[in-house]
Amino acid sequence: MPQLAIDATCLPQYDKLDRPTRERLLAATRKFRELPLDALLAHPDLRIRPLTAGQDPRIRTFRISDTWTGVMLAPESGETFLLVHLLPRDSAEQWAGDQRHDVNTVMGTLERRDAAALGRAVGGGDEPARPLRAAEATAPAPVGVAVGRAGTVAAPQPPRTGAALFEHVSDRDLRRLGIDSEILEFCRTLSTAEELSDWEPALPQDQYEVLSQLAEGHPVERVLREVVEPRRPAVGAVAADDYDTAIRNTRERVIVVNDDQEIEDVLAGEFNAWRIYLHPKQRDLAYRPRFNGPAKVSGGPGTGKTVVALHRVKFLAEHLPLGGRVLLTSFTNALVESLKRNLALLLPPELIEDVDVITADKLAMNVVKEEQPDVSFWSDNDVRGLLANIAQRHGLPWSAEFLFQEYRHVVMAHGITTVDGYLDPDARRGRSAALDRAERRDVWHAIADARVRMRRNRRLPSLELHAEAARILDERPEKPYTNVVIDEAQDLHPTQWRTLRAAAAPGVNDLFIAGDNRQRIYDNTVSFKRLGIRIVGRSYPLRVNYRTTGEILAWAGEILRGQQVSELGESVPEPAGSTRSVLRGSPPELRGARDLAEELDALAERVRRWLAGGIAPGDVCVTTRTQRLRNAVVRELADRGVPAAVFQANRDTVTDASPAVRVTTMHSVKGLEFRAIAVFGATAEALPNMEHVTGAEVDERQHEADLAAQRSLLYVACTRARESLYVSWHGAPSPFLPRMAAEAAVGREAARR
Ligand SMILES: Nc1ncnc2c1ncn2[C@@H]1O[C@H](COP(=O)(O)OP(=O)(O)OP(=O)(O)O)[C@@H](O)[C@H]1O
Repeated sequence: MPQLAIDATCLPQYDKLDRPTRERLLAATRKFRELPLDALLAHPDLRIRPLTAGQDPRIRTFRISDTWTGVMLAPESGETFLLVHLLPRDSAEQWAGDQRHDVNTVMGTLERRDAAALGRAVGGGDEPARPLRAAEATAPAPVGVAVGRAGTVAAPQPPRTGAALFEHVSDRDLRRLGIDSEILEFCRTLSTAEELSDWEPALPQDQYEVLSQLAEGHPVERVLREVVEPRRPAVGAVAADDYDTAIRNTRERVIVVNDDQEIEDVLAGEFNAWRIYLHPKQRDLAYRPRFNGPAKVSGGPGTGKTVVALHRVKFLAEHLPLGGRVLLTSFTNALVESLKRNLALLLPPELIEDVDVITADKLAMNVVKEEQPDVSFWSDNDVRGLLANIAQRHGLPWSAEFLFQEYRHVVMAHGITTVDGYLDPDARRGRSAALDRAERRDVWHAIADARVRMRRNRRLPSLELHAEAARILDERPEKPYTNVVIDEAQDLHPTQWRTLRAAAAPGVNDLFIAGDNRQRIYDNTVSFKRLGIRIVGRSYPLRVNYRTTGEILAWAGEILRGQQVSELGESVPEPAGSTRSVLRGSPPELRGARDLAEELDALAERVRRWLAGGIAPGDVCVTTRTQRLRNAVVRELADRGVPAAVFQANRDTVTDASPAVRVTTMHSVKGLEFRAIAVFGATAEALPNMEHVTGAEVDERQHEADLAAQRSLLYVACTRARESLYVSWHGAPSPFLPRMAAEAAVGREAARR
């Protein structure tokens, strides 16, 4: 019986189909499993046809509806059909005619190339060959998913200019890395990394990855180890004509569904692609049997860190010793809820029972309550109030905020418990406000007094709970967890790290840490070394973005331009490297308005266009800097006839079928994603919001750190968008907005008036 596999790069196209077309596509896939091959090929509705002219004799098109066509690969070697694209009827033949699929015999994978464009480039032809991206600039926007690259904060270094891009790599090495003759000839014509990236949509996917790694300056052996070897089948090789095996071995892109129901689930989006296919690097990290200590996965937004963390939990849960438990933790309740939901999709219930998914704060509270059942939670503002009180009583000259910052960033961050510890010259390293010895004593006594009172009253803020929890866990010979997996690690305070470190015995597979310092929106800086978390040699970057289009990612990267991004848990800068996006689309839309009313009108109009374009209301999210503005936007959108509702990440889930556009704060969209994001109110007063920035007079460095956190907040909000990003403001735009673009938008706006 024939079988249909799905090339997952076509899944985002499915989002663009209207409901009747989706149903027709599902009906078509059903025929693939119900009908014998002869009947299928002759089916009058499906109209499976070879191309009249084209690069690949194995490509067939089939009819989904009057306006939509499916493109598939029908290898002669078996009955596995591979659905490769969904396209409007009038562009399907053209696209399909240009493509060719080949088995990469070195990696054992199936790759697709734009054979027509490459043929023109290497074989000559009447038309001069143009890089694909240049061609796209004049052609209508591509309908499908193409593969693209986006710059990150640190723009990729062009390895060499003037010379041939790959002159440092021999033909023999290129062949060992799976580069075939046509691509070998082609890559010898390139001289810059930018040219290579322009050609990406035309190049076979795995070979492009090899070439881009080489272009970044990685040595051949490393590329072999990191790109080629993980793709190879576990046993044997794949012959050039064995398409069936190659399809099955292309786990990164191809979903081969064995169960009938699964195809429908995949297409209906209930079976998220990430559950099935991981990039070989993601798979290697998630399923590696043994890390000899803490391991760290970093990478820009949307690179699948959470996905890897979830798969790691699966691996660890499957290999637990008797009585063992896994902790999966993230920064907020909302993120934990989202992890729980996704874990339930990935793990069978019997394995879920062995996993706790809770925040670090909840863990600390649970541990402390075992010894002090009457302890209750205090907010940071309560602590500020107490410090203000103490300062006033003792006539101290410092503000409550200053004392709180000393408490948080010095005393608690370094785990200082004695006056001598605080007087140590190293203790306040990094603080810019100077204190002489006598002043330090006064500050210490104020903080110590507050801590004694909090403990006496059994009211503990998060920082104290963690200090207690870490102490209790350190004293226990038996740790509560065998393995700890930490997501969104960039925002944790050192006290939280101490609890997590103490929750599992040091050793093999003890901590698995995922995070991205670009997205740090709280002011915590952490040194793993000081916390006894030894990562050396077990730090792995991810570099493929699966969420956001290259256009949006590149623009958002500009928000952080010039900002020093340090490596997670280290004070050294993050190593340079580029992130490429799997998706492509339109650039972000920027809109400066004269006043709030005009900004709201423009937002309503933008949202209406998204909805009219087929994006479901629940896939649209408007973000604001404050809760007050969030509530106002909900009301104002409703007044303008756009259904909108407050979205609270810890109460609502993104999978709820919502008939309303979701409106939430920038802090609440951390870790989430939507097809369309509007960042509303990106004004100079809101970003940065100086109410949440330590005054430079309190501490210069803290002031800078707080500003950086607010900048990251805008970056986080913008990188939640999958397809469309819209940023608006009225009056002066936020200085964090990429300058050129913001000015251009304002200029355009002025010209329109
Ligand atoms: N190998 C993959 N194939 C397809 N989709 C993937 C893959 N890995 C991740 N994704 C998808 O990419 C999106 C981003 O993944 P994820 O949330 O894990 O990234 P992240 O690095 O944790 O992002 P952020 O740091 O921005 O929160 C999700 O929609 C996820 O399902």
